[in-house]
Amino acid sequence: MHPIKFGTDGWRGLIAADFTFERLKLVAPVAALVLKEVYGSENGNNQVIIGYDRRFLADKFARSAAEAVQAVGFDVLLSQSYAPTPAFSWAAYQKKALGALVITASHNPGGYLGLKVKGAFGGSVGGEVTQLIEAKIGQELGLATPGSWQIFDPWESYCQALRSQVDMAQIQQAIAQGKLQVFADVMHGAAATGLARLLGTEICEINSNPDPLFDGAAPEPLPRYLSQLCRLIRTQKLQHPDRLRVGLVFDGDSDRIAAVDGSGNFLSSQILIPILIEHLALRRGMTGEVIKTLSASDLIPRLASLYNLPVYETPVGYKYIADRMLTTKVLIGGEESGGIGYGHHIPERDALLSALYVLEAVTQSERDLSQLYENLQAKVNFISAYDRIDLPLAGMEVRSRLLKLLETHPLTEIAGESVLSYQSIDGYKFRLADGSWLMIRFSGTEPVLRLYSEAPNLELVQRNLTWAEKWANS
Ligand SMILES: O=P(O)(O)OC[C@H]1O[C@H](O)[C@H](O)[C@@H](O)[C@@H]1O
Repeated sequence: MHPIKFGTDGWRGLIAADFTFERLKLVAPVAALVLKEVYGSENGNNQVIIGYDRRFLADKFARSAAEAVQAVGFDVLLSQSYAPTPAFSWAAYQKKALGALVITASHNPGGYLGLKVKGAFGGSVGGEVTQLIEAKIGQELGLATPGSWQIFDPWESYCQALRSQVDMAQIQQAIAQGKLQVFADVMHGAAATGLARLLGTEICEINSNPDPLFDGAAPEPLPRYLSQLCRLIRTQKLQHPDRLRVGLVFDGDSDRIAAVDGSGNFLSSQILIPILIEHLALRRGMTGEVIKTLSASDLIPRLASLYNLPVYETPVGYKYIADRMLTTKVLIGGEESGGIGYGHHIPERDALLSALYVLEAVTQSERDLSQLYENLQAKVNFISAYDRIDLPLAGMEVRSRLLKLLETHPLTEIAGESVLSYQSIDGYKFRLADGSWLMIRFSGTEPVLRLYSEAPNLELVQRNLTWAEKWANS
């Protein structure tokens, strides 16, 4: 059994081995007590939100966590159904609760479950808070009078909040008039029914049924899992070539997003973030800082500069973006792995809100997503091709060996190109003479080495990645 440790976002474990009812009953009340210690507020609110996704036994785990939290004196607000993680972050913020405990393993494979801890401000708590939780696990909790118990609907207020940010009527009209076809792959996860609830109309949603095994894959918005959606959109293109089509993809707990264009091509958040920046700045006239993680596209600062928006760069991890949102006026913050959030909402990634903005951008511009992307690349005179590979690690010693190598023998040449400069705030990001970059970084959530590259064309991206793969295996 692995020790209870919080990673990049929450504590995750294999169901029945690491993530058990007994262990959750130990962790949940401690998390609630720490939330009170950190956010226990002036208003004396003693409420803790308990939510869950659609994983195996997630509802039962949530009930069990709720009972343990109530027993140590908290007023429990237990969700009546699964919902996106950001809906629970929203509930914590909107109800002025101490925070939310969400039973979810996000995009991990079906064998996993986990616990994400959200603070009163409506986002993931920082490392200092999860360290406090870890340190207190197993300590005597003392006696308390059990708090109250209420069941709540997490969808209603969340959907209302999202609708208020977007021109819903325009999107609804485009759908009703048959100009826009909306497709969603919810990957059997917590976004299921989300777009229909928001739009008040049926859309073409696939993989809506709960499947704790996720078709033997993982609910992660990566091209290898999305061939069904891409095929479906291609077929529809043949039948209705004149319509606008958008495919939206949500991870297991609906905090990450990706998309598919009207011709069935996958679009990662490296493409969506620039499209969203342009939409918010140009069509909505909004301002504020643009936050990107180190691995996010170079197109982002170029576009930000076109619209006079300041840019701030962080290590990988949405927590860094959320931290910044708490102190600065932020327009948008986005990560390469699909997490995108907005300063005018809560400091949390929210895939459904991003989906609505994507639909709004397509409806208002009457352009396909890929056309929007091509236009904005032309505007800033920068062509971006991007890819990432994840190499499984044979063991932790490989990690130490490669890290040592990078430290002691800084790379001066990559795939025959000289290295102009490098950043090492999170892994190593090398800028090469031909304008491309390669980033070598160990994941903080899984035992893999991530290799990222962006260049003016895919051949150069592949050249950099192949070189890095060989280097890592040498
Ligand atoms: O690359 P990793 O360290 O595995 O992190 C990948 C992702 O993990 C979690 O989902 C975090 O919340 C994200 O912010 C992060 O981007």
